[in-house]
Amino acid sequence: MRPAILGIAGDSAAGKTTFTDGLLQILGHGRVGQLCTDDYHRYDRVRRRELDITPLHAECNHMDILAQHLRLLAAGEPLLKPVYDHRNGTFAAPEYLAPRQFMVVEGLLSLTTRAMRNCFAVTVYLDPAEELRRVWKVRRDCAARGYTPEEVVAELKRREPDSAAFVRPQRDTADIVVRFQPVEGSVDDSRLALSMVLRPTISHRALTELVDKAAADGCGSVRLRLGRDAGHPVDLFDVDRDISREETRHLESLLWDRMDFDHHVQRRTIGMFLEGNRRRHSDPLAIGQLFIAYHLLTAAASTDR
Ligand SMILES: Nc1ncnc2c1ncn2[C@@H]1O[C@H](COP(=O)(O)OP(=O)(O)O)[C@@H](O)[C@H]1O
Ligand SMILES: O=C(COP(=O)(O)O)[C@H](O)[C@H](O)COP(=O)(O)O
Repeated sequence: MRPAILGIAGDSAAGKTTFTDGLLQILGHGRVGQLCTDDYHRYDRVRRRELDITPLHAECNHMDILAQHLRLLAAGEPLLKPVYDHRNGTFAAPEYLAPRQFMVVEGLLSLTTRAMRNCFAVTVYLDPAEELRRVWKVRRDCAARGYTPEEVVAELKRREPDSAAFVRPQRDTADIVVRFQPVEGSVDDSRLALSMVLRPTISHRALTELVDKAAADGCGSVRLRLGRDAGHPVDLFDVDRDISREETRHLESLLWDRMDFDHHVQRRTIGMFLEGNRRRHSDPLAIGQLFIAYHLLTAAASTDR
């Protein structure tokens, strides 16, 4: 069986792992496999320091082996995957990875080449406001990866040229760009606006109908409009940061209903993220996760695999 593969790219701490966690909840852990492209780093943490190279640079990653492994997965073949351990910055023993019905491939450079992108049914670029990402990066790297805030801030600065050269260009290639935006001058995670760029590379018809229905039912905080992104026509989907609980529940329930054709989908709690070691909930995150899960399910259902 050939899996339906979702490719997620975005800068460090853009929320790739957090977003993926919710997708796994929706689709069911048992039938989704995961691959993180960090495992394809060419050098460990010490060697990167010695070479003064950042993990964002294509040369710092085995891009050829990653592309080869994506092809294997897309063909339904198993592989032996390298393992990078973020807790200590070294490599562990390789792991056997067999494709499942759905696969989520996420990482800094997962959408880099056309050959890689061709392996995916749906592609997403996570593009949170930069000030938000910086806060998230400091918080996560200090809580989970043994860095001090000063080290993370210095690393962000050191990475900026590679971020511009290797990570951000992927934004223009994704079917969907997901952006979380805080209130100006604040980075309150509980009040983020969600905006999504929906490119015509995949069909958004069912979702546009759904948004129309939500609007007709009185959800004034959700909007869909035609716009342009990087000079091209796109649909722009916006959810206000002040959306009420009631509106959120209604929108979520419309999205869950749309996925009823798949009997394995479970209405679990999604939209969870870690603030340091504390688990918190985000409505815009949950809505984004439901949108993307729906796309992956319909892509899987519409393709002969
Ligand atoms: N949608 C979100 N809402 C609030 N906080 C988030 C969200 N996504 C990520 N975060 C915060 O950012 C941190 C880094 O996110 P993570 O998913 O580990 O990023 P990545 O996998 O892209 O490096 C998380 O630990 C969490 O604190
Ligand atoms: O930028 C990232 C990618 O991970 P993520 O996208 O999850 O931030 C990490 O800094 C590198 O993989 C190196 O890891 P470390 O800094 O642990 O050596």
